Amino acid sequence: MNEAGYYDGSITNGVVVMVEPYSQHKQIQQVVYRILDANLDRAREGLRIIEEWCRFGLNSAQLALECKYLRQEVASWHTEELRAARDTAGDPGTDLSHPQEEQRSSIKALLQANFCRVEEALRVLEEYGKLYHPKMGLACKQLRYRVYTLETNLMGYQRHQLLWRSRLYLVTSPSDSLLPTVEAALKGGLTLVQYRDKQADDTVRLELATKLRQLCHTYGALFIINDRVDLALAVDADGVHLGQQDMPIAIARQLLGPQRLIGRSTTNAAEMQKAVAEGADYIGVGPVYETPTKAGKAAVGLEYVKYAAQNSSVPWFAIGGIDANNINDLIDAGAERVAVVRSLMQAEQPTLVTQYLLSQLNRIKPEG
Ligand SMILES: Cc1ncc(COP(=O)(O)OP(=O)(O)O)c(N)n1
Ligand SMILES: Cc1ncsc1CCOP(=O)(O)O
Ligand SMILES: [Mg+2]
Repeated sequence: MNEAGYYDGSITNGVVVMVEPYSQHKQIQQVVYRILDANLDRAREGLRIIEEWCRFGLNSAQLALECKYLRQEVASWHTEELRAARDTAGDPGTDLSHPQEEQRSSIKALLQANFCRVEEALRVLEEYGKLYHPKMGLACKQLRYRVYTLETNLMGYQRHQLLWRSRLYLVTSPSDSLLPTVEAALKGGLTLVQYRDKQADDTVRLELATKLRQLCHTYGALFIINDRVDLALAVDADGVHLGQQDMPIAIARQLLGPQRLIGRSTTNAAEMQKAVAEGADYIGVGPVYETPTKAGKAAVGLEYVKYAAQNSSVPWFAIGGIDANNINDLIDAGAERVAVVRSLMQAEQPTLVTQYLLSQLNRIKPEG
């Protein structure tokens, strides 16, 4: 304190604060402590919510452990003096909640909201922490970057897990009842949808793909775009499906990053091996039978299905002319996953057809 009664020292060693009356300094210090205390709690709570999903939802010890380490590091900054500054009764923010917090449309939305919460809290800690301890700002910045990495890894892991679990893949065709049909199939347990429309204008594609993505994510299903990497990015889809004449996988991967899914159509062993070597996350195997949906494209037959069953190291979907009548021939040839267009898009009861196809596919023992 100087002669005029002003404090010109620091809150703690090394951190100089503006010159201000001692009593005012104490008040500000209290406010800073309360901000730090509240945000340390927020960050830890958010991490705990994410950790529970990693542990029980994804069964990922690695992701759960990273959450735990992050929580412990956040906790190491939560000193007694910060806790002592807590004044829950006097905090006008305790009753404030946004309507969006009262409801979450999906696990994805819940996770995103909590990542957001943790990242915001860490940003606050980074700034106000500089007033508390010389190392706190930098430590919280580094924690924030680790949380970003965790978010990317978790979302990617989640997508891959769901892809491996998916046995039925709906590839859509243009329809006046596109959304109700897809929703009916989702109600039947479908977990993988591709938006495919070779004719529509981009404005229509953008609108429908956005709606489909929302719908799929509400049901916890993956949403893939056919052919178009730009559209996949624009609507925040889970990935893209590329044929032999579409964009090379390497370029798509550069644009989409490591966490989104890339599928590749294949008609023979050489195309399969190339697709896998190039980093495809899954492959299409077909057309198994000739189909009006892909008129003029030669059928590959069950031989290639048998080859895929023996040789594919990534999930693969038999496609082309598959329906409730021949699904068991596919299963007998070794198919564990199938993709269909007409069987669902033209079904009178897509929910029932989905349930039937899945019931047949689920009779197969999971691998490994
Ligand atoms: C799952 C799945 N497999 C194959 C295809 C066909 O892709 P492609 O050969 O590029 O033909 P188009 O679908 O673009 O006409 C697919 N879309 N999905
Ligand atoms: C897009 C595509 N690629 C290979 S076969 C096919 C269409 C399959 O459609 P359907 O299930 O109606 O036979
Ligand atoms: Mg294509």
